[in-house]
Amino acid sequence: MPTSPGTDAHPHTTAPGVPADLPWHRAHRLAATLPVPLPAERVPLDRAHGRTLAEPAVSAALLPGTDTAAMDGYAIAGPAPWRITGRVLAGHPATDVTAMAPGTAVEIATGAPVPPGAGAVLPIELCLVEGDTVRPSETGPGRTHIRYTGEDLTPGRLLAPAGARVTATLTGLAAHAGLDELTVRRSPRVRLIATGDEVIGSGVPAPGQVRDALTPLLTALLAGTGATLAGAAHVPDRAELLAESLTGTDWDVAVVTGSSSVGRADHLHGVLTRAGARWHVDGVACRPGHPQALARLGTGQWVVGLPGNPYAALVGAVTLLRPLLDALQGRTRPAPLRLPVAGKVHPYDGGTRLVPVHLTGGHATAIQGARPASLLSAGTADALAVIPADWTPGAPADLLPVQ
Ligand SMILES: Nc1nc2c(c(=O)[nH]1)N[C@H]1C(S)=C(S)[C@@H](COP(=O)(O)OP(=O)(O)OC[C@H]3O[C@@H](n4cnc5c(N)ncnc54)[C@H](O)[C@@H]3O)O[C@H]1N2
Ligand code: MOO
Repeated sequence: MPTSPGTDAHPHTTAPGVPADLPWHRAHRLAATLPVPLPAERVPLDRAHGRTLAEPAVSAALLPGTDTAAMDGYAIAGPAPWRITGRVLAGHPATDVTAMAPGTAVEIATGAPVPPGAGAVLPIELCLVEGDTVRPSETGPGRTHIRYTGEDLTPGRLLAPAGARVTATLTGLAAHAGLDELTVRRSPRVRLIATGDEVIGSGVPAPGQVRDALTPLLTALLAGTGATLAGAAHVPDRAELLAESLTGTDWDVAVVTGSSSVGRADHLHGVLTRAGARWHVDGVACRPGHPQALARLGTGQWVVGLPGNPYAALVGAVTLLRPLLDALQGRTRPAPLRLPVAGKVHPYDGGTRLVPVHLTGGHATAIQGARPASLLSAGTADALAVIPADWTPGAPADLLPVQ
Protein backbone atom coordinates (compact mmCIF):
# COMPACT_ATOMS: atom_id res chain seq x y z
CA MET A 1 0.00 0.00 0.00
CA PRO A 2 1.20 3.58 -0.49
CA THR A 3 2.68 5.36 2.51
CA SER A 4 3.74 8.96 2.94
CA PRO A 5 7.11 9.84 1.40
CA GLY A 6 10.07 9.52 3.74
CA THR A 7 13.81 9.53 3.71
CA ASP A 8 14.15 5.84 4.46
CA ALA A 9 15.58 3.55 1.81
CA HIS A 10 13.10 1.91 -0.50
CA PRO A 11 12.46 -1.49 1.11
CA HIS A 12 12.34 -3.57 -2.05
CA THR A 13 15.28 -5.67 -3.06
CA THR A 14 14.87 -8.25 -5.76
CA ALA A 15 15.56 -11.82 -4.75
CA PRO A 16 19.12 -12.77 -5.56
CA GLY A 17 19.56 -15.46 -8.20
CA VAL A 18 15.88 -16.00 -8.94
CA PRO A 19 14.41 -15.07 -12.31
CA ALA A 20 11.61 -12.52 -11.98
CA ASP A 21 8.27 -13.72 -13.25
CA LEU A 22 8.79 -17.45 -13.44
CA PRO A 23 6.38 -19.21 -15.84
CA TRP A 24 3.26 -20.23 -13.88
CA HIS A 25 3.70 -24.00 -14.38
CA ARG A 26 7.33 -23.82 -13.29
CA ALA A 27 6.46 -21.94 -10.10
CA HIS A 28 3.59 -24.34 -9.37
CA ARG A 29 5.87 -27.35 -9.90
CA LEU A 30 8.68 -25.91 -7.76
CA ALA A 31 6.29 -25.52 -4.82
CA ALA A 32 5.17 -29.12 -5.35
CA THR A 33 8.64 -30.63 -5.58
CA LEU A 34 11.05 -28.63 -3.39
CA PRO A 35 9.86 -29.59 0.12
CA VAL A 36 10.97 -32.71 1.93
CA PRO A 37 7.94 -34.32 3.63
CA LEU A 38 7.55 -33.69 7.37
CA PRO A 39 8.16 -36.61 9.76
CA ALA A 40 5.59 -39.39 10.20
CA GLU A 41 3.49 -39.97 13.31
CA ARG A 42 0.90 -42.54 14.43
CA VAL A 43 -2.47 -41.01 15.20
CA PRO A 44 -5.77 -42.49 16.32
CA LEU A 45 -8.34 -42.86 13.56
CA ASP A 46 -10.47 -40.00 14.82
CA ARG A 47 -7.53 -37.62 14.31
CA ALA A 48 -6.45 -38.95 10.93
CA HIS A 49 -9.13 -37.44 8.70
CA GLY A 50 -7.66 -34.99 6.18
CA ARG A 51 -4.08 -36.07 6.87
CA THR A 52 -1.81 -37.94 4.44
CA LEU A 53 -0.64 -41.53 4.83
CA ALA A 54 3.11 -41.78 5.43
CA GLU A 55 2.91 -45.57 5.21
CA PRO A 56 0.45 -47.76 3.35
CA ALA A 57 -2.72 -48.59 5.29
CA VAL A 58 -2.98 -52.37 5.45
CA SER A 59 -5.85 -54.50 6.69
CA ALA A 60 -5.46 -56.22 10.07
CA ALA A 61 -8.69 -58.17 9.65
CA LEU A 62 -10.08 -61.12 7.75
CA LEU A 63 -13.48 -59.98 6.45
CA PRO A 64 -15.80 -61.64 6.79
CA GLY A 65 -14.08 -63.65 9.45
CA THR A 66 -16.38 -66.57 8.74
CA ASP A 67 -19.01 -67.43 6.10
CA THR A 68 -21.77 -64.92 6.84
CA ALA A 69 -25.42 -64.49 5.88
CA ALA A 70 -26.06 -61.59 3.46
CA MET A 71 -29.85 -61.75 3.98
CA ASP A 72 -32.37 -62.32 6.76
CA GLY A 73 -33.97 -65.74 6.14
CA TYR A 74 -33.06 -69.39 6.56
CA ALA A 75 -29.71 -71.12 6.13
CA ILE A 76 -30.54 -74.33 4.28
CA ALA A 77 -28.75 -77.63 3.78
CA GLY A 78 -29.57 -80.11 1.00
CA PRO A 79 -32.79 -80.18 -1.06
CA ALA A 80 -36.21 -78.79 0.09
CA PRO A 81 -38.25 -79.11 2.20
CA TRP A 82 -36.18 -78.26 5.26
CA ARG A 83 -36.96 -78.88 8.93
CA ILE A 84 -36.19 -75.83 11.09
CA THR A 85 -33.74 -76.84 13.81
CA GLY A 86 -32.54 -73.57 15.33
CA ARG A 87 -31.74 -69.88 15.05
CA VAL A 88 -28.59 -67.80 14.69
CA LEU A 89 -28.42 -64.01 15.10
CA ALA A 90 -25.54 -61.65 14.35
CA GLY A 91 -23.26 -61.28 17.36
CA HIS A 92 -24.76 -64.28 19.15
CA PRO A 93 -23.74 -67.90 19.21
CA ALA A 94 -25.99 -70.24 17.23
CA THR A 95 -28.59 -71.97 19.38
CA ASP A 96 -28.66 -75.73 19.01
CA VAL A 97 -26.71 -75.53 15.75
CA THR A 98 -23.35 -77.04 14.98
CA ALA A 99 -23.03 -78.63 11.54
CA MET A 100 -26.27 -78.73 9.56
CA ALA A 101 -27.56 -82.02 8.20
CA PRO A 102 -29.18 -82.18 4.72
CA GLY A 103 -32.91 -81.39 4.89
CA THR A 104 -32.56 -78.92 7.78
CA ALA A 105 -32.85 -75.13 8.01
CA VAL A 106 -31.74 -72.59 10.59
CA GLU A 107 -33.34 -69.19 10.93
CA ILE A 108 -30.57 -66.66 10.33
CA ALA A 109 -30.03 -62.89 10.47
CA THR A 110 -27.97 -60.76 8.10
CA GLY A 111 -24.39 -60.72 9.36
CA ALA A 112 -24.72 -63.94 11.40
CA PRO A 113 -22.26 -66.81 10.85
CA VAL A 114 -23.58 -69.42 8.45
CA PRO A 115 -23.37 -72.85 10.14
CA PRO A 116 -21.12 -75.45 8.50
CA GLY A 117 -23.06 -77.63 6.07
CA ALA A 118 -25.37 -74.82 4.83
CA GLY A 119 -25.35 -74.40 1.04
CA ALA A 120 -27.26 -71.12 0.86
CA VAL A 121 -29.35 -68.57 2.71
CA LEU A 122 -32.91 -68.29 1.45
CA PRO A 123 -34.22 -64.72 1.94
CA ILE A 124 -37.32 -64.56 4.14
CA GLU A 125 -39.36 -63.12 1.23
CA LEU A 126 -38.78 -66.39 -0.67
CA CYS A 127 -39.67 -68.72 2.24
CA LEU A 128 -42.95 -70.52 2.81
CA VAL A 129 -42.97 -71.48 6.49
CA GLU A 130 -45.50 -73.97 7.88
CA GLY A 131 -44.97 -75.11 11.44
CA ASP A 132 -41.38 -76.25 11.72
CA THR A 133 -40.92 -76.69 7.96
CA VAL A 134 -39.73 -74.22 5.35
CA ARG A 135 -39.75 -74.53 1.55
CA PRO A 136 -39.00 -72.05 -1.29
CA SER A 137 -41.79 -69.97 -2.84
CA GLU A 138 -39.88 -69.92 -6.14
CA THR A 139 -37.98 -72.64 -7.88
CA GLY A 140 -34.76 -72.39 -9.82
CA PRO A 141 -31.22 -71.61 -8.78
CA GLY A 142 -30.73 -68.37 -6.95
CA ARG A 143 -27.73 -66.72 -5.35
CA THR A 144 -26.36 -68.30 -2.22
CA HIS A 145 -26.61 -65.02 -0.26
CA ILE A 146 -23.49 -66.04 1.64
CA ARG A 147 -20.50 -63.71 2.03
CA TYR A 148 -17.61 -66.14 2.07
CA THR A 149 -14.70 -65.98 4.52
CA GLY A 150 -12.11 -63.39 3.42
CA GLU A 151 -13.91 -62.38 0.22
CA ASP A 152 -13.76 -58.71 1.26
CA LEU A 153 -10.43 -58.36 3.09
CA THR A 154 -7.56 -60.53 4.22
CA PRO A 155 -4.85 -59.47 6.72
CA GLY A 156 -2.11 -57.59 4.87
CA ARG A 157 -4.38 -56.46 2.03
CA LEU A 158 -3.53 -52.89 0.90
CA LEU A 159 -6.27 -50.40 1.74
CA ALA A 160 -4.51 -47.26 0.47
CA PRO A 161 -0.90 -46.45 -0.46
CA ALA A 162 1.45 -43.95 1.20
CA GLY A 163 0.66 -40.48 -0.12
CA ALA A 164 -3.12 -41.01 -0.07
CA ARG A 165 -5.27 -38.47 1.71
CA VAL A 166 -7.25 -39.90 4.61
CA THR A 167 -10.80 -39.35 3.46
CA ALA A 168 -13.97 -40.04 5.43
CA THR A 169 -14.33 -43.26 3.45
CA LEU A 170 -10.77 -44.39 4.14
CA THR A 171 -11.33 -43.70 7.85
CA GLY A 172 -14.35 -46.03 7.77
CA LEU A 173 -12.48 -48.64 5.75
CA ALA A 174 -9.55 -48.57 8.19
CA ALA A 175 -11.90 -49.13 11.11
CA HIS A 176 -13.68 -51.91 9.24
CA ALA A 177 -10.29 -53.50 8.63
CA GLY A 178 -9.52 -53.54 12.35
CA LEU A 179 -7.13 -50.56 12.56
CA ASP A 180 -7.11 -48.15 15.51
CA GLU A 181 -4.33 -45.88 14.25
CA LEU A 182 -2.80 -44.73 10.97
CA THR A 183 0.72 -43.54 10.20
CA VAL A 184 0.41 -40.08 8.69
CA ARG A 185 2.67 -37.11 8.01
CA ARG A 186 2.83 -34.45 10.66
CA SER A 187 0.39 -31.69 9.86
CA PRO A 188 2.15 -28.58 8.48
CA ARG A 189 1.67 -25.73 10.99
CA VAL A 190 0.77 -22.58 9.09
CA ARG A 191 1.07 -19.06 10.48
CA LEU A 192 -0.96 -16.39 8.70
CA ILE A 193 0.46 -12.88 8.72
CA ALA A 194 -1.75 -10.18 7.23
CA THR A 195 0.20 -6.95 6.75
CA GLY A 196 -1.10 -3.46 6.14
CA ASP A 197 -1.77 -0.33 8.20
CA GLU A 198 -5.13 -0.01 6.43
CA VAL A 199 -6.24 -3.57 7.22
CA ILE A 200 -8.85 -4.04 9.97
CA GLY A 201 -10.00 -7.32 11.49
CA SER A 202 -13.72 -6.78 11.96
CA GLY A 203 -16.64 -4.55 11.10
CA VAL A 204 -17.29 -2.25 8.17
CA PRO A 205 -14.17 -0.44 6.92
CA ALA A 206 -14.09 3.36 7.01
CA PRO A 207 -12.81 5.14 3.87
CA GLY A 208 -9.11 4.34 3.57
CA GLN A 209 -9.48 1.11 5.52
CA VAL A 210 -9.95 -2.39 4.15
CA ARG A 211 -11.41 -5.36 5.93
CA ASP A 212 -9.02 -8.32 6.12
CA ALA A 213 -10.49 -10.78 3.63
CA LEU A 214 -7.41 -12.98 3.49
CA THR A 215 -7.14 -14.37 7.00
CA PRO A 216 -10.68 -15.80 6.79
CA LEU A 217 -10.18 -16.97 3.19
CA LEU A 218 -6.87 -18.71 3.93
CA THR A 219 -8.11 -20.19 7.22
CA ALA A 220 -11.00 -21.78 5.31
CA LEU A 221 -8.73 -22.97 2.49
CA LEU A 222 -6.35 -24.57 5.01
CA ALA A 223 -9.17 -26.63 6.49
CA GLY A 224 -9.19 -28.95 3.47
CA THR A 225 -5.43 -29.33 3.13
CA GLY A 226 -4.43 -31.32 6.22
CA ALA A 227 -2.55 -28.29 7.55
CA THR A 228 -3.07 -26.77 10.99
CA LEU A 229 -3.47 -23.07 11.68
CA ALA A 230 -0.58 -22.01 13.94
CA GLY A 231 -1.71 -18.50 14.70
CA ALA A 232 -2.96 -15.56 12.68
CA ALA A 233 -1.43 -12.13 13.19
CA HIS A 234 -2.07 -8.68 11.82
CA VAL A 235 1.20 -6.78 11.38
CA PRO A 236 1.44 -3.07 10.59
CA ASP A 237 3.64 -1.94 7.67
CA ARG A 238 6.92 -1.93 9.58
CA ALA A 239 9.84 -4.10 8.55
CA GLU A 240 10.97 -4.87 12.10
CA LEU A 241 7.48 -6.06 13.08
CA LEU A 242 7.27 -8.28 10.00
CA ALA A 243 10.73 -9.68 10.79
CA GLU A 244 9.63 -10.38 14.36
CA SER A 245 6.48 -12.17 13.16
CA LEU A 246 8.68 -14.55 11.21
CA THR A 247 10.57 -15.77 14.29
CA GLY A 248 9.73 -18.73 16.53
CA THR A 249 9.72 -22.45 15.87
CA ASP A 250 6.03 -23.25 16.30
CA TRP A 251 5.30 -23.04 12.56
CA ASP A 252 6.45 -24.69 9.34
CA VAL A 253 4.95 -22.28 6.80
CA ALA A 254 4.27 -18.56 7.15
CA VAL A 255 1.91 -16.95 4.68
CA VAL A 256 2.50 -13.21 4.46
CA THR A 257 -0.16 -11.21 2.64
CA GLY A 258 -0.02 -7.65 1.37
CA SER A 259 3.72 -7.15 1.43
CA SER A 260 5.02 -8.84 -1.68
CA SER A 261 5.04 -6.05 -4.24
CA VAL A 262 7.54 -3.25 -4.77
CA GLY A 263 6.00 -0.39 -2.78
CA ARG A 264 7.55 1.42 0.16
CA ALA A 265 5.45 -0.55 2.60
CA ASP A 266 6.14 -3.92 0.98
CA HIS A 267 8.81 -5.21 3.32
CA LEU A 268 8.84 -8.93 2.59
CA HIS A 269 11.76 -8.86 0.17
CA GLY A 270 14.00 -6.88 2.46
CA VAL A 271 13.08 -8.84 5.57
CA LEU A 272 13.64 -12.22 3.95
CA THR A 273 16.84 -11.24 2.23
CA ARG A 274 18.26 -9.78 5.47
CA ALA A 275 17.26 -13.00 7.24
CA GLY A 276 19.38 -14.92 4.72
CA ALA A 277 16.40 -16.71 3.24
CA ARG A 278 16.87 -18.74 0.09
CA TRP A 279 14.53 -17.50 -2.61
CA HIS A 280 12.80 -19.94 -4.95
CA VAL A 281 10.05 -17.83 -6.50
CA ASP A 282 9.97 -14.05 -6.77
CA GLY A 283 7.12 -13.16 -9.10
CA VAL A 284 5.11 -15.40 -11.40
CA ALA A 285 4.22 -14.67 -15.02
CA CYS A 286 0.48 -14.79 -14.44
CA ARG A 287 -2.46 -12.43 -14.11
CA PRO A 288 -3.63 -11.67 -11.59
CA GLY A 289 -1.30 -12.47 -8.74
CA HIS A 290 2.13 -11.92 -10.22
CA PRO A 291 3.73 -10.60 -6.98
CA GLN A 292 3.99 -14.02 -5.32
CA ALA A 293 7.00 -15.29 -3.45
CA LEU A 294 8.35 -18.55 -2.09
CA ALA A 295 11.43 -18.64 0.10
CA ARG A 296 12.98 -20.87 2.74
CA LEU A 297 14.63 -19.64 5.92
CA GLY A 298 17.84 -21.18 7.23
CA THR A 299 15.69 -23.02 9.80
CA GLY A 300 13.94 -24.92 6.99
CA GLN A 301 10.73 -22.93 7.54
CA TRP A 302 8.91 -21.83 4.40
CA VAL A 303 7.56 -18.38 3.66
CA VAL A 304 4.89 -17.82 1.03
CA GLY A 305 4.26 -14.22 0.00
CA LEU A 306 0.82 -13.50 -1.41
CA PRO A 307 -0.42 -10.26 -2.97
CA GLY A 308 -2.74 -8.12 -0.89
CA ASN A 309 -5.39 -7.92 -3.58
CA PRO A 310 -7.77 -10.68 -2.51
CA TYR A 311 -8.41 -12.41 -5.84
CA ALA A 312 -4.70 -12.18 -6.65
CA ALA A 313 -3.99 -13.77 -3.25
CA LEU A 314 -6.36 -16.64 -4.03
CA VAL A 315 -4.43 -17.22 -7.26
CA GLY A 316 -1.20 -17.29 -5.25
CA ALA A 317 -2.70 -19.71 -2.73
CA VAL A 318 -3.54 -22.27 -5.43
CA THR A 319 -0.29 -21.63 -7.30
CA LEU A 320 2.21 -21.91 -4.43
CA LEU A 321 0.61 -22.57 -1.05
CA ARG A 322 -1.52 -25.60 -1.82
CA PRO A 323 1.17 -27.58 -3.67
CA LEU A 324 3.66 -26.68 -0.93
CA LEU A 325 1.34 -28.05 1.77
CA ASP A 326 0.73 -31.20 -0.29
CA ALA A 327 4.47 -31.73 -0.73
CA LEU A 328 5.19 -31.22 2.99
CA GLN A 329 2.74 -34.04 3.63
CA GLY A 330 4.11 -36.28 0.85
CA ARG A 331 0.63 -36.19 -0.64
CA THR A 332 0.14 -37.70 -4.07
CA ARG A 333 -1.35 -35.00 -6.27
CA PRO A 334 -3.79 -36.29 -8.86
CA ALA A 335 -3.57 -34.73 -12.32
CA PRO A 336 -5.87 -31.71 -12.33
CA LEU A 337 -9.35 -31.95 -13.74
CA ARG A 338 -9.24 -30.73 -17.36
CA LEU A 339 -12.38 -29.58 -19.12
CA PRO A 340 -13.39 -27.29 -22.00
CA VAL A 341 -13.92 -23.73 -20.80
CA ALA A 342 -16.94 -21.86 -22.18
CA GLY A 343 -17.49 -18.12 -21.99
CA LYS A 344 -15.40 -15.08 -22.72
CA VAL A 345 -11.79 -15.28 -21.52
CA HIS A 346 -8.91 -12.98 -22.43
CA PRO A 347 -5.65 -14.92 -22.33
CA TYR A 348 -2.65 -13.04 -20.96
CA ASP A 349 0.02 -12.57 -23.65
CA GLY A 350 2.82 -12.59 -21.10
CA GLY A 351 1.97 -15.96 -19.54
CA THR A 352 -0.99 -17.51 -17.74
CA ARG A 353 -4.36 -16.12 -16.76
CA LEU A 354 -6.34 -17.63 -13.90
CA VAL A 355 -10.07 -17.35 -14.35
CA PRO A 356 -12.81 -18.31 -11.86
CA VAL A 357 -15.22 -20.90 -13.30
CA HIS A 358 -18.40 -22.73 -12.47
CA LEU A 359 -18.36 -26.48 -13.15
CA THR A 360 -21.58 -27.86 -14.59
CA GLY A 361 -22.53 -30.67 -16.94
CA GLY A 362 -19.01 -31.70 -17.94
CA HIS A 363 -17.65 -28.28 -18.75
CA ALA A 364 -16.38 -25.15 -17.08
CA THR A 365 -17.94 -21.74 -17.60
CA ALA A 366 -15.85 -18.64 -17.03
CA ILE A 367 -17.35 -16.23 -14.51
CA GLN A 368 -17.13 -12.75 -15.96
CA GLY A 369 -15.73 -9.63 -14.36
CA ALA A 370 -12.91 -11.07 -12.24
CA ARG A 371 -10.64 -8.27 -10.95
CA PRO A 372 -7.55 -8.61 -8.75
CA ALA A 373 -8.94 -6.50 -5.90
CA SER A 374 -12.38 -8.16 -5.81
CA LEU A 375 -13.58 -11.60 -4.75
CA LEU A 376 -17.05 -10.99 -6.19
CA SER A 377 -16.60 -13.18 -9.29
CA ALA A 378 -14.62 -15.85 -7.46
CA GLY A 379 -17.09 -15.88 -4.55
CA THR A 380 -19.22 -18.67 -6.05
CA ALA A 381 -16.49 -20.28 -8.18
CA ASP A 382 -15.86 -24.01 -8.06
CA ALA A 383 -12.37 -23.77 -9.51
CA LEU A 384 -9.79 -21.53 -11.18
CA ALA A 385 -9.08 -22.35 -14.83
CA VAL A 386 -5.41 -22.14 -15.81
CA ILE A 387 -5.53 -20.40 -19.19
CA PRO A 388 -2.32 -20.45 -21.28
CA ALA A 389 -1.37 -17.51 -23.54
CA ASP A 390 -2.23 -19.50 -26.69
CA TRP A 391 -5.63 -20.70 -25.42
CA THR A 392 -8.43 -20.62 -28.01
CA PRO A 393 -12.14 -20.19 -27.13
CA GLY A 394 -13.75 -23.41 -25.91
CA ALA A 395 -10.42 -25.26 -25.55
CA PRO A 396 -9.83 -27.34 -22.40
CA ALA A 397 -7.89 -25.99 -19.43
CA ASP A 398 -6.62 -27.38 -16.12
CA LEU A 399 -8.96 -26.63 -13.22
CA LEU A 400 -7.81 -26.07 -9.66
CA PRO A 401 -10.58 -26.40 -7.04
CA VAL A 402 -11.16 -23.47 -4.70
CA GLN A 403 -14.07 -24.38 -2.42
N1 LIG B 1 4.73 -0.37 -9.03
C1 LIG B 1 4.06 -1.50 -8.90
N2 LIG B 1 2.99 -1.55 -8.12
C2 LIG B 1 2.29 -2.66 -8.00
C3 LIG B 1 2.63 -3.80 -8.74
C4 LIG B 1 3.78 -3.77 -9.55
O1 LIG B 1 4.17 -4.74 -10.21
N3 LIG B 1 4.46 -2.59 -9.60
N4 LIG B 1 1.86 -4.92 -8.65
C5 LIG B 1 0.47 -4.70 -8.31
C6 LIG B 1 -0.19 -5.92 -8.03
S1 LIG B 1 -0.49 -6.89 -9.40
C7 LIG B 1 -0.63 -6.29 -6.81
S2 LIG B 1 -1.54 -7.70 -6.59
C8 LIG B 1 -0.33 -5.52 -5.62
C9 LIG B 1 0.22 -6.41 -4.54
O2 LIG B 1 0.75 -5.63 -3.56
P1 LIG B 1 1.08 -6.13 -2.10
O3 LIG B 1 1.08 -7.61 -2.02
O4 LIG B 1 2.32 -5.47 -1.71
O5 LIG B 1 -0.14 -5.65 -1.27
P2 LIG B 1 -0.58 -4.17 -0.84
O6 LIG B 1 0.03 -3.18 -1.74
O7 LIG B 1 -0.37 -4.02 0.60
O8 LIG B 1 -2.14 -4.30 -1.10
C10 LIG B 1 -2.73 -4.38 -2.35
C11 LIG B 1 -4.22 -4.15 -2.15
O9 LIG B 1 -4.75 -5.19 -1.36
C12 LIG B 1 -5.40 -4.70 -0.20
N5 LIG B 1 -5.18 -5.66 0.89
C13 LIG B 1 -4.04 -5.89 1.52
N6 LIG B 1 -4.22 -6.86 2.45
C14 LIG B 1 -5.50 -7.20 2.43
C15 LIG B 1 -6.30 -8.13 3.14
N7 LIG B 1 -5.76 -8.89 4.13
N8 LIG B 1 -7.61 -8.24 2.84
C16 LIG B 1 -8.15 -7.46 1.87
N9 LIG B 1 -7.43 -6.57 1.12
C17 LIG B 1 -6.14 -6.44 1.41
C18 LIG B 1 -4.71 -3.39 0.03
O10 LIG B 1 -5.47 -2.52 0.82
C19 LIG B 1 -4.50 -2.89 -1.36
O11 LIG B 1 -5.66 -2.29 -1.85
O12 LIG B 1 0.59 -4.52 -5.91
C20 LIG B 1 0.30 -3.77 -7.10
N10 LIG B 1 1.18 -2.68 -7.19
O1 MOO C 1 -1.58 -9.63 -8.66
MO1 MOO C 1 -2.25 -8.11 -9.02
O2 MOO C 1 -3.68 -8.51 -8.31
O3 MOO C 1 -2.56 -8.71 -10.71
O4 MOO C 1 -3.24 -6.66 -9.31
